[in-house]
Amino acid sequence: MFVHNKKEGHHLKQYTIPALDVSAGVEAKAYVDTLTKPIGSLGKLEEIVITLAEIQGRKQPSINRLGVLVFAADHGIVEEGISAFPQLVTRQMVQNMAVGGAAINVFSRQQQAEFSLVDVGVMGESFSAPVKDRKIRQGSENFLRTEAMTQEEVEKALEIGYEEAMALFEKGVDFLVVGEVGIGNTTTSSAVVAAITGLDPEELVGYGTGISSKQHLHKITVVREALALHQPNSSDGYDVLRKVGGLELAAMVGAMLAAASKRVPIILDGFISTAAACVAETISQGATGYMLLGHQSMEPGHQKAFQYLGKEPILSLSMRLGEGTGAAVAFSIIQSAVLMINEMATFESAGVSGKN
Ligand SMILES: Cc1cc2ncn([C@H]3O[C@H](COP(=O)(O)O)[C@@H](O)[C@H]3O)c2cc1C
Ligand SMILES: O=C(O)c1cccnc1
Repeated sequence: MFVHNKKEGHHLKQYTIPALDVSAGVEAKAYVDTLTKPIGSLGKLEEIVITLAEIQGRKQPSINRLGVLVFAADHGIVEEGISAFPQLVTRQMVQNMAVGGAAINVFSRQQQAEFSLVDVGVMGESFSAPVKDRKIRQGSENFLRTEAMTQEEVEKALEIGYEEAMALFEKGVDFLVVGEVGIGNTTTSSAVVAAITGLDPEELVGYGTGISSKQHLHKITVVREALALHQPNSSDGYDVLRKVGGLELAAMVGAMLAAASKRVPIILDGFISTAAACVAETISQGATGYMLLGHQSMEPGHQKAFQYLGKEPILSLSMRLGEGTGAAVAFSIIQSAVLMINEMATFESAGVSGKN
């Protein structure tokens, strides 16, 4: 569906999110209470399965296949010295992921996931297969000087994210992790989350890949000055992405909106992923209802961002990598929850006596 966007004078794609199926959640809860265990004794596993029932619209949620969709892009803001690693590492990590050597490859294999790696904006030449070449441009602009990208580029990135997620759904994927790689993207995510939540960058900016405390102070200043320069509109995700976003972040938003529109559960990962979720919610309200939070990252802004979204992490393993790794690891727990509701006996079927 397309609607007229008065400000830009053209048609902006509308991503329609269905309402959660609250009654399926109620049915799931009632059924979980008939299983052979004291009521509530499987704790968060019970909460997870009820949320999945609401998302999928059925009492007994199921999982066919996990998809892990990773977007890669570079960030002009690296010119400001905000990362511990050189920009070239984005490219090198894409090559590493293409041959299966990154952490996300390991966990994707463990989960028998369908893995897809998409270049939407890495510096340099296009990659060959299995990397999908959907390069929009080579890196975003340095947003301390100028807007990160154009409105057209933001829309294109969202559409690519949407299409790449849909391509996975056509292959039987019905559960999604949206990951990323892009040196500098914790700075970009800090700016995006600060723009949307209104929180002070000081509360959000962390050490990313491992910068010094001096660099950390500088990183806070960079984010603060960028926000003062652009004054993004907190309720307009397109405006935020255009001014202080990143190409992979925008593609992640598109993939998340595709999943939510198809009632496919999304497992959020760390700071970058949760920043994308914040943007998705401003574009299509209700999108975050389709998201579970895999883990709590060590990046301080992550906690602020997921609290803003009203989410609670499944795991807390002191991870701070990104790529989708925390989400992929959390998938095991989600599988346990789904097996529980599908395979446990009820008090009645097993002939077990209920509570006195
Ligand atoms: C070898 C390596 C592998 C990674 N995999 C994910 N990231 C993560 O770290 C980067 C963001 O941190 P910052 O904002 O400090 O640059 C992104 O590439 C993110 O995916 C990595 C970083 C490195 C160095
Ligand atoms: O939380 C994350 O996703 C994260 C943290 C540090 C570096 N890259 C990603």
